[in-house]
Amino acid sequence: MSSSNKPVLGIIGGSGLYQIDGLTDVSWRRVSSPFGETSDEFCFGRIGDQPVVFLPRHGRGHKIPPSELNFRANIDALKRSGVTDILSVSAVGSLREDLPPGTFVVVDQFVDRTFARVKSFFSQGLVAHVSMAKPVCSRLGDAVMSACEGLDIKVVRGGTYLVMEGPQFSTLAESKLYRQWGCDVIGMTNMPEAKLAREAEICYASVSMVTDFDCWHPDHDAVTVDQVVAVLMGNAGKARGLVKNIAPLVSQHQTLCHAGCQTALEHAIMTSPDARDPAMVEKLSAVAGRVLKR
Ligand SMILES: CSC[C@H]1O[C@H](OP(=O)(O)O)[C@H](O)[C@@H]1O
Ligand SMILES: Nc1ncnc2[nH]cnc12
Repeated sequence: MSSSNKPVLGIIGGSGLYQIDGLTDVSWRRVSSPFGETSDEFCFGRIGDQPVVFLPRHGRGHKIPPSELNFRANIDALKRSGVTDILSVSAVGSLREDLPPGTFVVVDQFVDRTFARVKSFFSQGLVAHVSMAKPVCSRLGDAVMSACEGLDIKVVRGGTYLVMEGPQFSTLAESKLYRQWGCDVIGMTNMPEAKLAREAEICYASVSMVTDFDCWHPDHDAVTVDQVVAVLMGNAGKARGLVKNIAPLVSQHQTLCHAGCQTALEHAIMTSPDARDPAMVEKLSAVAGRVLKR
């Protein structure tokens, strides 16, 4: 296996981040995937010398709700576009007093409470099990932390993101329960996105931008979209600064990720070569081509 790597930075922009500044050679193009339609066209460009591919997660104009996102098409098409590293930018509610609105949390764990989403590229005819013990990339996380230096951002490294199905916000009982579980922030989108990025051997880091205190906080009213959007307007500018700073740092990632994200399928495929469904093998040519072609 070659240990060299030509980094391509993928950015999945969440609520409030539907485009990014400072890209040159910009072109919006549709990338087709055997898993169906992506959320929108991808925005291809460069920041300095670094190739960048941007996808607004909910589509421009925010048309697709969390449960209807085609996560598999998005990740497969990013892989087909050569993306090696995904920076996910998300709006979240805070489950902790000391993570007030405006804080950026570089989360490192997830509790996946979603139940109405397809969560794997693999299925009958091609079975695989990847590790999700460490669901985000530490090398990309280091780059996020460095990129925040010099920007006026309160950033916290580490935290557990509870992924709820939505689209309604939590009940008070749920919000209190998630706090008891030790979760730090809550949102609706990072799963199965992070699982699929791992299956596709793409490094994944999530910057979760706190927009509200969810409903558990005695001094704050129930979450409303108005409130979330108001904080997002402030956060989106900071997120753009972060994106601009992280591109040259990702350019330096010329070797395969030492954390193992880019080799996650190495020992993951269970189905013996003679039992594999050829149609599945073809469908997974981008996601798993590295290990299936041998
Ligand atoms: C607009 S508040 C709820 C909405 O925002 C978050 O989305 P994203 O992670 O794409 O920023 C949250 O998960 C909900 O989908
Ligand atoms: N409180 C909250 N719950 C779920 N998703 C969110 N996105 C932003 N705030 C949120």
